[in-house]
Amino acid sequence: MRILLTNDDGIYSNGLRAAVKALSELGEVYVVAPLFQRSASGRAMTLHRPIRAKRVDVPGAKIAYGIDGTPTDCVIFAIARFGSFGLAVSGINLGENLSTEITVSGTASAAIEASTHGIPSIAISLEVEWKKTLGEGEGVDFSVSTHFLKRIAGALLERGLPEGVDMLNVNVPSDATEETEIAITRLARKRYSPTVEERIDPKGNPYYWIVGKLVQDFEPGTDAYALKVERKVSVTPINIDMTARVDFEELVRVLWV
Ligand SMILES: Nc1nc2c(ncn2[C@@H]2O[C@H](COP(=O)(O)O)[C@@H](O)[C@H]2O)c(=O)[nH]1
Repeated sequence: MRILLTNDDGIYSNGLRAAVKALSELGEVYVVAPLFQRSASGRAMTLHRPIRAKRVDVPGAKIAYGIDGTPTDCVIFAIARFGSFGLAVSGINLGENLSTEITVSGTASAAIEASTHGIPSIAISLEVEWKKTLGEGEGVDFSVSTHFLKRIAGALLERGLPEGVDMLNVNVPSDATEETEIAITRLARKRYSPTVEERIDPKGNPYYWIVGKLVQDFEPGTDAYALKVERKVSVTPINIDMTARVDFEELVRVLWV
């Protein structure tokens, strides 16, 4: 079975190398991942300049390419270059990816891209302290998240995803053990209230940072509640059909009356 592996922390991330270890016991792992950190790149696609690809040595992978593009570019490149896959995995990400804001996440967006090509997909993220989210995972223990990745990926390869589920968004608590319970959850509405902070540069001109204040109220049944309150492994089934479930007649009345 051929498995596509990408991420958004970059091909040199220890989280990706831990994922290779888990997945190589399940099939042939094809790695196509960004050459550089692409956190919060969402589903950006590089359409207005060429992208470059270079072979990279990733132990345990059948083949590995580093791309000077986004996680979504990597998925497109992999499918164009190697054909389809039995499973696509994005991660193991440094930092959780919760709520409807997974559309900000390069990790989750790569898995969503793969699922639009009909490939069952998993995005997996490990809760780590904020300062560890932008490195290559130095000193981070991926052993438990590797255990859950292998368990969930093995289940999907054996039994497939249920009808109507295109992707699983998995979040592992930083203090999880192999015995930690899995909770099937829905996406929380929000995790951040982003705003802008103004600074002044040495020439006296203003510049701005987008900063996100964390939303701390957690609703039971959501991914944020399972991870942050119950300290469980959160598995959220994602359907990429974003059409709202609404009485269309009602919408017609809203729009035309
Ligand atoms: N909507 C916002 N999301 C934010 C903010 N600050 C951080 N984030 C989260 O970052 C991750 C990036 O995911 P990755 O997989 O690309 O590393 C994502 O989960 C976002 O929720 C913020 O201010 N606003």
